[in-house]
Amino acid sequence: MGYLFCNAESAIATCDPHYWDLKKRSKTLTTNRTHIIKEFLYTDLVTATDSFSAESYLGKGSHGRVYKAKLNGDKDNIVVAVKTTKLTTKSKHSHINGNNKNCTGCGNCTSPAENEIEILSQVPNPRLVNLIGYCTDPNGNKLIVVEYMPNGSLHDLLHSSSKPPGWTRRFRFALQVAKAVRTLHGSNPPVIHRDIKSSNVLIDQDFKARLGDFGLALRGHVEDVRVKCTPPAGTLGYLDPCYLAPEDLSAKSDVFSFGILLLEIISGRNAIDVNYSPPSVVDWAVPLIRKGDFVGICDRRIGAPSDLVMLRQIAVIAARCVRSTAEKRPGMVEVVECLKLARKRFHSSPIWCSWRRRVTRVENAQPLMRCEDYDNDNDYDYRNNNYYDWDDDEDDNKSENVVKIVKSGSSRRKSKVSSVASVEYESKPLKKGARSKPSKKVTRSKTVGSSSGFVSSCSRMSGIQMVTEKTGVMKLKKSKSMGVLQSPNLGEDETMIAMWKLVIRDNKKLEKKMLEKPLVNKHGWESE
Ligand SMILES: Nc1ncnc2c1ncn2[C@@H]1O[C@H](COP(=O)(O)OP(=O)(O)OP(=O)(O)O)[C@@H](O)[C@H]1O
Repeated sequence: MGYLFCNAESAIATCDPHYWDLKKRSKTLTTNRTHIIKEFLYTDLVTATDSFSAESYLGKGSHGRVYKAKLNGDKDNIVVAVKTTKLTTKSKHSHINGNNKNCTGCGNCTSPAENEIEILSQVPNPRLVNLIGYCTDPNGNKLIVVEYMPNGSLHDLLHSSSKPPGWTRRFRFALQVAKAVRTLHGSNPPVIHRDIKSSNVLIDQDFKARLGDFGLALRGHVEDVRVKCTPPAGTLGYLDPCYLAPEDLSAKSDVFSFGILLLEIISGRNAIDVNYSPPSVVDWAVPLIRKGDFVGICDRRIGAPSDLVMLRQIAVIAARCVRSTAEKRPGMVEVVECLKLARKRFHSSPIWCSWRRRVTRVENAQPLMRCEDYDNDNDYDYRNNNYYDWDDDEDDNKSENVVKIVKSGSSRRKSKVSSVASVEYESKPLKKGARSKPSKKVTRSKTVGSSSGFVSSCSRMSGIQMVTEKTGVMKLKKSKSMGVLQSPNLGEDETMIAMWKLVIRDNKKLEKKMLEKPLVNKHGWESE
């Protein structure tokens, strides 16, 4: 097999310019394209993985084990992931007219490792887990060297993490994966991944989601021999039910798998989970979505997001992706647009804007509150001390960028603030001109974590209530001039919380109006 496409160097350079240094140490393959992938010496990879030691072991997939490796660059150690694979017997099969010479490399003639090398070398992209190089071990097995993703897989984050990600981060991951798939489908010839699932979405050092594992991917047009001859493959639970024979394959199969991933992101449920009835996430979620019960499909560990309209938009696009008729599913361009629209809504929602204004104002102040108690929306970037934006890619530079919260504070962990809260927190004194007293405990409504519950609890009140340790329940008045809640007995931080509650209440009317819009006709549910 010839690795004709050697395209990885720009990707490598994007990720780490030090990869250039490796050129001197390894055999380099170049083509008329601009990128280079490297053929490493096996001994180099043995050294880099400490002889494939247990300490370097990252995980195991269906094709082999994955190890963390430190390659010696000229300036620094470069951390990569090395995927080991077993030599698979290539079946000698005949194609049309029994002429195997015509084979341009179908799935049966190419091992998953070779396939991954071949495809990844042609479509380097910052949204993908890019190829750095490869190697052949003494037994003829291929080893693939790819970018190291230090924050594990989306599957682990969703299903094994003690603190599951919050809505902002979930939706951001969804948009990033959607863009990755859109890029693949939009390349020429298109690439169909065929194995989109949460364990193949890895999280990079900037907490961005990247699509990896191209062992099953196919590059070519549907009429190409390779695509036509490769038998269906994928992962149970994510596999398109329309994809029963090679000729059934289309980009819409990836759309189906992406829809499952989206439902998984929203619900925190595995694609197939026998603890539920029905076990399939589609059979469980789609009827609820059709009924308009969007809150019912939300991950119970984090409750519904504050913005139900945004939730509805994302749930509906997920349901459209998993429609049983492939032609009725949207393309990935449309999926990305829908998710972007939801993001815009999120950024322009009164809740987010008022919170952001507030955040900007206190940027240089000490943390207002002990946030780990206050918040269950894990969207805070602890390393950089700021909030994650949904996606700060170049093509989205109109969107709001990272919002700084605080620069100082006893710990970054403690400066985490977010929009969903359901538990008790403790306020902290402000640095300058602060009116709040230290360590005043404020108990928030238990219903705040779920928007629907919170809104309804607000609507039952004639005013806004706050419970404080000293004063008990306190009624607040809305200031006509400022449009915020003020009370002479309250500190600035308490006023902020109350103001925030009021904004949510004001937003209720808009949400209600939007949710009343029927799904039928608009999305064509009845026609399926
Ligand atoms: N580039 C990487 N950086 C860091 N960890 C990785 C990387 N690639 C894979 N891993 C880890 O190694 C494990 C195995 O990954 P692999 O892609 O081989 O299998 P999988 O996707 O879990 O399953 P399957 O092979 O069935 O698709 C995963 O748990 C993943 O977290």
